[in-house]
Amino acid sequence: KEKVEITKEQQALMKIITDAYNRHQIPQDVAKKLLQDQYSAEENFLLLTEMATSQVQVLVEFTKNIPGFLSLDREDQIALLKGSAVEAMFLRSAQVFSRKMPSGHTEVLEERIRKSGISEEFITPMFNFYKSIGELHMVQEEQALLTTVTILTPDRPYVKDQQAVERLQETMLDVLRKLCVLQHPQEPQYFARLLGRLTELRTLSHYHTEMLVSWRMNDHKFTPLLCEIWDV
Ligand SMILES: O=C(NC1CCCCC1)[C@H](C1CCCCC1)n1c(-c2ccc(-c3ccccc3)s2)nc2ccccc21
Repeated sequence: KEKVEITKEQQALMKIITDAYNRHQIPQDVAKKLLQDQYSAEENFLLLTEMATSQVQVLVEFTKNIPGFLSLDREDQIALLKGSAVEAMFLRSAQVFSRKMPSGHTEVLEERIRKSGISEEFITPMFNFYKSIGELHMVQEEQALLTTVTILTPDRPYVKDQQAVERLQETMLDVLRKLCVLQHPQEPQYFARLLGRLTELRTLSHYHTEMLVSWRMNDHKFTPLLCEIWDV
């Protein structure tokens, strides 16, 4: 049984990424807002666009702290951000949803999201994903590294130097793999399960345009940044 050990460099890398991930969170807590009041479909849609716009901005700031990201070709940096923004949003939403809350709060939050205006057909796959993320009980380092691995996906549209992105992603995957073994020694398959969630995440994110245009209201308004990111 080989001894898994995180090197000093990997420890430093993990600290940089986790600190940046915790630093770059959107200010107001959307879960608290949703728990406070019941909003109309229009108000919820506006809340989503506000949350999403500020989340893209903090995602850009977060990526600047990923060692090696700023050394990538500038157009590839943009392609990686554009290609991962929706997945990062659903991943963050899943983590917000799975946070430990006082008893009964998660049920209220789920109800508010079910009634927010999202079309019925997307609710089940979305909550299946949220619950599968919740079951993993990720530590914050795993959450930060999983988001980093998602951003550093080499086969996003328009990425020119895929090898450079692959090298960076492999560096992060190696740290994440060791962390999973050390954090979940009783579950050797944990790392594989974690990566399996990225497949579910990509599938869920494929529906994001339909989710938005089918929001139960007329005249969906988007910010210019979201028109860029959401293909609407
Ligand atoms: O605010 C939100 N998410 C923030 C995004 C940025 C990062 C922090 C979280 C929304 C709210 C849902 C209810 C109505 C208001 C908006 N939200 C969702 C989403 C459902 C559908 C979503 C989507 C994304 C892109 C495209 C098409 C659809 S996100 N799941 C949540 C789980 C827990 C707490 C909030 C959650």
